[in-house]
Amino acid sequence: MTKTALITGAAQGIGKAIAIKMAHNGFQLALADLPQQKERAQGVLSEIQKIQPGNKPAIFLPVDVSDKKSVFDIVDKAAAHFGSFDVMVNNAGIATIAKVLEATPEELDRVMRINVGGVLFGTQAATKKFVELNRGGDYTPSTVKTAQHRLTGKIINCSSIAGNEAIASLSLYSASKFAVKGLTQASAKELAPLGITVNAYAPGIVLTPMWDLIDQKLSEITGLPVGENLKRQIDGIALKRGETPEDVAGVVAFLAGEDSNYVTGQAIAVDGGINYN
Ligand SMILES: NC(=O)c1ccc[n+]([C@@H]2O[C@H](COP(=O)([O-])OP(=O)(O)OC[C@H]3O[C@@H](n4cnc5c(N)ncnc54)[C@H](O)[C@@H]3O)[C@@H](O)[C@H]2O)c1
Repeated sequence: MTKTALITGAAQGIGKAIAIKMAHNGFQLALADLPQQKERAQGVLSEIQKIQPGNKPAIFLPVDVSDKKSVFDIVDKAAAHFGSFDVMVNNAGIATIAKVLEATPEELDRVMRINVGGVLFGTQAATKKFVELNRGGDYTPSTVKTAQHRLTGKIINCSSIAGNEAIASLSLYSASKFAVKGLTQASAKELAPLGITVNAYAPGIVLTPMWDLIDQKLSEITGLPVGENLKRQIDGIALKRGETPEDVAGVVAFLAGEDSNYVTGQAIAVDGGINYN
């Protein structure tokens, strides 16, 4: 049976690249993003249609991942549309530039609610669906032994290099990405008895609109010309180039596929070898 995956933040950047890669790998795809991203998402849907003309067409589902109910709704809709649900990619996230001493309660709430809340709600909604569809709603402890031999779903969360070592002026963002790793580890332990694996990917300096924004805001703080902060970050990468969304997508596809069935609770860095000095 064709597997179904839902990817949040899939209208552009890393989420889009993950969608295209997973389309090549044969997944039925639900792309979720903010309602105002509908037009961009339509473009991704058209690309997917060309890659897999034989599959049931991919769909766009508007969502705000910081809203628990809306995340449960899109998981329900994706599963109802495709008749299966197997992989949840909690990719959506935002960057905030805030020095520790200047960070506001509003910025704290916003970044935590989207970057951490989005992962939490996505994990809760996907688990509910995996159990309903793939385990027959059976939570009883007596089945735990067999569950460990039968995977029922995969959850893949987006952390960051900033979740491995915090970046100055990205205090709240870094904290949120450390939190994603914590949630990933706890979820992996709690959900293993249900046959669910939970992993994270930790991208480096990916050349998406997010870094355009970070670079611009950092230059306001550091006084360096626009582009210079990004250049300095790239100079610290062993492979000496900025990361592409496609560089990230391959690792996510591995975590979504069968070759990673015995991997859980991990945050896999895909950063070209960042030098933290
Ligand atoms: N770009 C990088 O260098 C980098 C590095 C490490 C980690 N990441 C992480 O990768 C993920 C994707 O980032 P990107 O670089 O593709 O950024 P991006 O800004 O290009 O794309 C993010 C997508 O998420 C969507 N989104 C934002 N808030 C949302 C919400 N509340 N509900 C639903 N969708 C929402 C946006 O509309 C957008 O389509 C993020 O979690 C980000 O933190 C990015």
